[in-house]
Amino acid sequence: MTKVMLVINPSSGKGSGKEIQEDLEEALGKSYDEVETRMTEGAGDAKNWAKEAADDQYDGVVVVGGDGTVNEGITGLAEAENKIPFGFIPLGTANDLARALGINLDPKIAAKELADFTTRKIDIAKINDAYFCNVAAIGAIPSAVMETSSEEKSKFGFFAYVRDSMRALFKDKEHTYELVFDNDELIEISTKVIIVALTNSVGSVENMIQDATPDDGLLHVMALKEENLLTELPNLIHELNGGYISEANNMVTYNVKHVSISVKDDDEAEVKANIDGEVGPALPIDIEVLPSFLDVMVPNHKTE
Ligand SMILES: Nc1ncnc2c1ncn2[C@@H]1O[C@H](COP(=O)(O)OP(=O)(O)OP(=O)(O)O)[C@@H](O)[C@H]1O
Repeated sequence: MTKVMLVINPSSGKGSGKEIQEDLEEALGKSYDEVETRMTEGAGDAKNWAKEAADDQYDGVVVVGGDGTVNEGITGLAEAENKIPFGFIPLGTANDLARALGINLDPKIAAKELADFTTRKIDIAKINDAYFCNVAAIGAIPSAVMETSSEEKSKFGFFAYVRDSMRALFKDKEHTYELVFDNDELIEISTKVIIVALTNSVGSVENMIQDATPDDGLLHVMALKEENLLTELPNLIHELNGGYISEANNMVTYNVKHVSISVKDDDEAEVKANIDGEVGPALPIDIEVLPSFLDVMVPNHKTE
């Protein structure tokens, strides 16, 4: 007798989770004898239930929601004693993990595709006492994105992020940060944004980081050097259109297993990391990759 827990956030993605409930229950019914569906009521439910599913030896947990809900599901599994397969249907704004894994961005199609799946190991990362599966971002731009309200995200989608990021880029002051890589190499950098990513796709830009794959066992650390942002902007836009952002002239990139980051120029500054699009821990932060930690359900057959 196998059973899977299906956790739906009814508030994510303009409430589209409920619309795919039946299709998803039917699809999961092909692999599991029992599908137990739960609707979240607020913050923490997805995390607690994913942990409960693992601890109570369910045979899988599938989460339906935006990046925040997916992060909660993964966090619950990371905190559990047992390991069980994790599936998700993306209803968010950026959906970077889905992009990196080739999970369909149309929730209806993604739900149907889960009728026949295999599991694939992916890396996640631990940041202080929290976890992320896609990206930790530090600086004025991520702060602006954190402040983008849910209503605006629903209304304007990705453009709300772009608008707020642009505002931050030109308005806010940068900090000098100290980064220590793999407890060995140390750099200082003055910047408005540092990104620590696990996959190629960040902020729904799929060509953000060259060669980053979900199971390469590496953290991809990127920072924007800002000697002259206005003259460098065309270069960045060029990379957005064709190449990889990580290869742009004004980007420094490092591939490491561990990084600690602190604010160097202002002891009083409260700089918070944004993890998978939600507010995360304040600096100083310590990030380590947990290689191949999670078994993720990916469809065997993809609809074009
Ligand atoms: N029943 C509910 N009603 C309202 N809010 C809920 C409910 N269940 C969970 N939540 C909240 O939803 C938040 C997570 O939303 P999530 O990020 O998944 O969706 P989103 O905002 O649509 O997506 P994204 O952040 O990717 O744009 C959590 O902070 C949690 O507090």
